Amino acid sequence: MADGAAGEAADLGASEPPAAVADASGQPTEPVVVLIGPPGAGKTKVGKRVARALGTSFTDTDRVVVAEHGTIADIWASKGELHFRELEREAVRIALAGAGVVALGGGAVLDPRTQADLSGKRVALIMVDADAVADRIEGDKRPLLTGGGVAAWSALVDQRMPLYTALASRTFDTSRRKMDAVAEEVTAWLTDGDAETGSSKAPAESAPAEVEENEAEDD
Ligand SMILES: Nc1ncnc2c1ncn2[C@@H]1O[C@H](COP(=O)(O)OP(=O)(O)OP(=O)(O)O)[C@@H](O)[C@H]1O
Ligand SMILES: O=C(O)C1=C[C@@H](O)[C@@H](O)[C@H](O)C1
Ligand SMILES: [Mg+2]
Repeated sequence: MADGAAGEAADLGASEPPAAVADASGQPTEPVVVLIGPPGAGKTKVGKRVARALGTSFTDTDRVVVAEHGTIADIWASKGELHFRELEREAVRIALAGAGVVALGGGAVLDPRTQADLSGKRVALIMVDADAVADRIEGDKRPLLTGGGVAAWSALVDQRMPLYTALASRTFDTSRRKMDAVAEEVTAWLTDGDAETGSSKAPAESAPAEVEENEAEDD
């Protein structure tokens, strides 16, 4: 569970992923990792890559809600945030009772039931800083950010950061790293428990934020 100090290299170095839980036949009975973090951090993009690398399934709770109920913006506009949160909670409950890689919507961790469900699981906080997120959220349709831009994003992150760090086993920063590299680090952490990879510290030679021109929306 939490080291409470995600972002501090020393503490991150000490964190090992909790052991995977499997049944008698070796089948996983919980997600291999759960990705949490603010909008635009890269949970969906990184999660897909980690699942691909591990040869397992990928579940994104935002996408589950959208597939079952329509766009988040529409749900939010027609029935309000509380209704969206209940739909989200149901998607999260089912995803966390399953296997594979699971990415949660940015605000899913606000629900105390989800906080309880995350206890003892491998939780990776996917983070980004305000400078790097600006381009990613430009013209964003996420209801909480519409019109508010980076200021709204920063206010939301300031408010949630204690919760994110308390729930996370480890933090991975996507601000100035290629997503493939971040995904490799998450995968290495899960498979090797490698303390030197998965650090939230960007390496000295870190590349500028990746521009993914030819990537499919979904990828
Ligand atoms: N390392 C990165 N470098 C550059 N752009 C990135 C990086 N990670 C994500 N992005 C871009 O940021 C946007 C948001 O990424 P993604 O949808 O994976 O975030 P998310 O954490 O799942 O957000 P949400 O909580 O809203 O679902 C995408 O347009 C993606 O291409
Ligand atoms: O941070 C949030 O509260 C949200 C993040 C997105 O992933 C969506 O779940 C929705 O836009 C709400
Ligand atoms: Mg996402």
